[in-house]
Amino acid sequence: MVLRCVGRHLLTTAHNALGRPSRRGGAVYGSAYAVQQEEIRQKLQGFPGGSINLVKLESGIAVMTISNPARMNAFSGTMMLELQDRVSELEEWTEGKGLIVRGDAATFCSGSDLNAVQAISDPQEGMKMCMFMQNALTRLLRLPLISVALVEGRALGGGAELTTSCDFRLMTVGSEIRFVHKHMGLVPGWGGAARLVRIVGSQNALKLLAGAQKVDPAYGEQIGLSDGVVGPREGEAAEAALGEAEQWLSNFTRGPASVIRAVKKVVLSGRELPLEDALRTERDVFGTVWGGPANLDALARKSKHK
Ligand SMILES: CC[C@H](C(=O)O)C(=O)SCCNC(=O)CCNC(=O)[C@H](O)C(C)(C)COP(=O)(O)OP(=O)(O)OC[C@H]1O[C@@H](n2cnc3c(N)ncnc32)[C@H](O)[C@@H]1OP(=O)(O)O
Repeated sequence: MVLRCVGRHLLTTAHNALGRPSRRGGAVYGSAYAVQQEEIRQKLQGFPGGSINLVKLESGIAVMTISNPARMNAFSGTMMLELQDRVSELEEWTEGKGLIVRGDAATFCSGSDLNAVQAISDPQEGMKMCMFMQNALTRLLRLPLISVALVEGRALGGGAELTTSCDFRLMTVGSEIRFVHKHMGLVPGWGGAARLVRIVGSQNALKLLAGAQKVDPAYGEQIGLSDGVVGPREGEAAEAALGEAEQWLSNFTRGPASVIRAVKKVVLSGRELPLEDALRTERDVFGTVWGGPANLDALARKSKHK
């Protein structure tokens, strides 16, 4: 058992990337939020449709598919609940190294289901839904997996926000990411604005949010929102994009899960924690790999890095 102080948190158990208890440890709101969460869970149950599907591959990469094709993969209430369940499942997947988040039927996600949104127009309820999705997407980003959003077709509103809860974004030719919130009389509420600023900087984030600008693959790469373009190219099946995304991601997930997960943890703590806390977390994560099987094996092989 580890016993140490990280920031204001005294830890006595296994930890996630931020040095917090690993089970549900990536959540952004604390226990006082539990009652509200139960209320919103019940409300969300009333808006069914679609599903969030998860497939874990032998390679250590999982594919999570947002599926509600009749509504361009918009998030129904039950899909929000399923998202949380799938994230919980991934938190328990100790052999995992990578994650691809994609949409069904060659499009990414058109945000919240507008039918549900209309029925939850009371500001208090809207805030509870927003907290629910902030929690789910923050836990998604904090998974000890290297994650990539594969954007085919459109990522609109909440769908654009979802792309920012992955470490990377890959876009197919003709796809677009668009924070349409302003045109809906809104601002992002799923944590998308906070994450966007960290990805593209405040100047670009302001342009994307205040202008509700379309981001195509070229513009996406220019501002650092997209990390590359993938198929399908002329004559290729739609599934080619997923194959390419897997190939791209495997460049970063090759090797033992313990090391890949450790890499994600140190980068995440560097991104999110004050320097002193990040340094402590880095030290602790370093302690989990130093003298470990992969380290001893590399030393025995006298690895060279030409
Ligand atoms: C802003 C943030 C907010 C939040 O919760 O935080 C949201 O995310 S609100 C949702 C933001 N998204 C939208 O406003 C998307 C609105 N829809 C569109 O702009 C278009 O439907 C588009 C561009 C996605 C697709 O256009 P296209 O011409 O290719 O197809 P259709 O319009 O015929 O769409 C097919 C079918 O899908 C239904 N649809 C699409 N998006 C949604 C959605 N977000 N909620 C519910 N339903 C959606 C659309 O109504 C069509 O259904 P049909 O029964 O055929 O009318």
